[in-house]
Amino acid sequence: MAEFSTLSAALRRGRRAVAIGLRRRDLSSTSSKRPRDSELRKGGMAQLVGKFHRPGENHLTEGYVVTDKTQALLQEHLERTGGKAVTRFPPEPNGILHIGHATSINFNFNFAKAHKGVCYLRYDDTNPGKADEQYIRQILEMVQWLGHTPDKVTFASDYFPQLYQLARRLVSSSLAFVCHQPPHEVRGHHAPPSPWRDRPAEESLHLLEEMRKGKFKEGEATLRMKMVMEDSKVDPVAYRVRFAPHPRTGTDWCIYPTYDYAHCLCDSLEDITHSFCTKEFQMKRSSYYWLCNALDMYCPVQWEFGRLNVKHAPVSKRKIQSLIHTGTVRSSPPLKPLNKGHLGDIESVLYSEVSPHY
Ligand SMILES: NC(=O)CC[C@H](N)C(=O)O
Repeated sequence: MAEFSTLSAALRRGRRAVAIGLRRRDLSSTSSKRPRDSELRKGGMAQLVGKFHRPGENHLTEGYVVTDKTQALLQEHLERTGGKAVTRFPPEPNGILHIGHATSINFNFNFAKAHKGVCYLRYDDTNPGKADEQYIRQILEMVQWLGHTPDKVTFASDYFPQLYQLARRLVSSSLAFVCHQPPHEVRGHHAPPSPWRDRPAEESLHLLEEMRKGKFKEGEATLRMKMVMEDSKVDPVAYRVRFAPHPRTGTDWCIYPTYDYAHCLCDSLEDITHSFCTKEFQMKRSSYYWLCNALDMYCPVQWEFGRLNVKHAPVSKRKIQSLIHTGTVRSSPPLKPLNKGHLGDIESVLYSEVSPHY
């Protein structure tokens, strides 16, 4: 039991740990100031109520990008939501959840609850080879075990047809193009500029359709957005060719949207008010805002919080997965360490008879 005390304590402190790690963006100066660390350290959701923008007041948040369409889009968004806070927990169903996810789950659901809003569970299933039914089921169980009931369960794949139509719109406005640079050439931050960047929109539109019909092999064509990301990555990929069957859409598609393309648009389509994510997504914020604005769509506010780390327990899907593959731990419940050490996955906590409630 002692070995889980760190985990259970971390779980009990979940909300507070998230609160301490919260950082409001500091890109530009508009009205809102970020909460002081001393305020955050007092912890608890109650203290945080009122520290974030109110639904519909996205433009008052530091760093939010305002266009001439923003006011009208925010107005329509408020009419659709009735002014409620709308959050989502958006895991990729490619592994078991760890204790870090518990903070994100608690934060998203508790924030919505404290504001009399709603919170969705949205599976970010844009990687066909990796998404798995087993994880889809386990993730819902973990969310329920933590005491939450999603107001809706959705999948990024629910939006594949809409996302494709939006990609066509982006191409028609010359804001995206079909590129044939091989993946190894585009990787990293110093990729040579694409020679296909300025090809006519009609040509890209036709080639995108060819991509969708399966006329290109994997790696032969991508759809790229004409923008520079915060970390200076140029023209991030929006769609790539993958011939792997998808657990929900089967073989309907052979092109799949990337995180950079799909995440903000799914948030927008679901009228998310506060898009909470961990710090490593901060560099994605510029493409998030750029894309919603490029398509004249409602743009949620992205807020980042610090990742929860626990000493002496792996808190990473990838590391936990490799412990399972190397036989260090069993993959079926109870997922307990066979050797010394402990796992940061939520099931380990579940089967150690720790209560999620405090
Ligand atoms: N913005 C986000 O929080 C993205 C989460 C991402 N789908 C993940 O599983 O890590």
